[in-house]
Amino acid sequence: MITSIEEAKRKIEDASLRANKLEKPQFVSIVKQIAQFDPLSVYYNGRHLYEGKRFFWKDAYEPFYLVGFDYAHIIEKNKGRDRFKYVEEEWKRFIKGAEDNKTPFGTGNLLFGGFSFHPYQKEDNLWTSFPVSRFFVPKVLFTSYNKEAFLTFNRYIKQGESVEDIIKEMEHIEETFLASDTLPSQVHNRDAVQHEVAPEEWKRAVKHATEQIRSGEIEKVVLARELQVTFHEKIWSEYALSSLLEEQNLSYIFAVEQDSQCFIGASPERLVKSVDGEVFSTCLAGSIPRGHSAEEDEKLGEELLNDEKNLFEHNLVVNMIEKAMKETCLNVYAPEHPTLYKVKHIQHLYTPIRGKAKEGTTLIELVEKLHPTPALGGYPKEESIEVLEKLEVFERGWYAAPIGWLDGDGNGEFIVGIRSALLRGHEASLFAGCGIVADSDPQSEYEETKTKFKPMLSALGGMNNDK
Ligand SMILES: C=C(O[C@@H]1C=C(C(=O)O)C=C[C@H]1O)C(=O)O
Repeated sequence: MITSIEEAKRKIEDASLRANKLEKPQFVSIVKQIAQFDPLSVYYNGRHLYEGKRFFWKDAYEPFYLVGFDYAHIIEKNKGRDRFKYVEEEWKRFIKGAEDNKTPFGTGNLLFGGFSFHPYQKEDNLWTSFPVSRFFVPKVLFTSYNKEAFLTFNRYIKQGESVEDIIKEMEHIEETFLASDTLPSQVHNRDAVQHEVAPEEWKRAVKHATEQIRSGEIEKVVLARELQVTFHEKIWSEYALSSLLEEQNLSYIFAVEQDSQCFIGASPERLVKSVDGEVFSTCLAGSIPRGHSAEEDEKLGEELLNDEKNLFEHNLVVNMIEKAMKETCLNVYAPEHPTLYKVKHIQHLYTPIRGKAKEGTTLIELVEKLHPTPALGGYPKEESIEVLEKLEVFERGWYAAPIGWLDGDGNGEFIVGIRSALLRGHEASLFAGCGIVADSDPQSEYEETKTKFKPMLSALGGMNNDK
């Protein structure tokens, strides 16, 4: 970490000398502590310079925020089942070449990005800007963790580059991105037009799935659907983020811009986190709406905790995650019974699982092993995904897929991209799914997806008069 501008200059000068000597750009990461900032304002203030190249991340459990801009280094793959290994290897290679300096948690050369749900992407699809795996080291990164804040500049220093110009650029970014912490008032996007994509076909697919489950082919499959919403004005992700931060305080809030598209959401579901070898995963499956009163809410919660169908769905997830963790971790611990995880519109059965990574187990390996859990795909894995692919009529893209970050020491976290939407100009595609088991009823599953659309619909201002 640098403590003065002179130190930053020295670092860049050194890198510049090395670049000249080796005739190859040299990567530097400059981290400085800054005063506390409002993460959303920084995201907004960076719009004029970096629109289409921003990301936002807020942890669900801790006051930890990442706001990143532009790309200092990109690791991307357009197809293939080996995408996890590819990202892992490319990241290792990058880290080897980057200087080894300890920086505070969540700063420095950190990799952010995501995978798509399926290992391939149909060509002419919705997700034109989101390939099967895309990760990057942001050029500019603001980190806020507990009461401390940091600014990182990551970049390759080329031969003959002007150190003065680089310093000036850094000073300009720091000044303008932190200049103001007020967001202009929100444009009210009230008259949204909603279009449910093939709802009757989806209900038929649910019925079909229950028949396949009863015939013994699979035990569970998660079927999702799309809701398209068109607004009069362009949808600005900062306003949606602002509502999500206010309304979904127990969820991970994320936004990833890619050119003119933005994938955004408020996911309550951690896939896996690893810090100093301590591994944490979450089983979140089995759902019921929130009550209108405290009493009704509690009653619904009790009903969920004792509901056989939901407990069965939930336990398939617990068993799969526990098994995968036991193969990769020591001291795996899962509580015997789920508790409730309540977010604004819905409550879920929740079982956290933790363990200690075995020597050599990496975060990306854990992601590969866990994705998709039966909370997002089904059980057994391969067979249920085959069913899902036949029955779903939309392209999942990054929906329900791993999104997150990792650092050079192997620390980081991935969540699953649910309660999410893909924004493109005036239009948003929202996604929601639910676990189907033998006795699932198509109409009630349909109602459940409606509830799961609400976090994003409300954040976009498209709820109209729906409550
Ligand atoms: C698939 C989604 O949610 C998942 C399915 C759940 C269920 O079937 O009960 C609950 C939480 C999530 O694991 C979604 O929100 O789109």
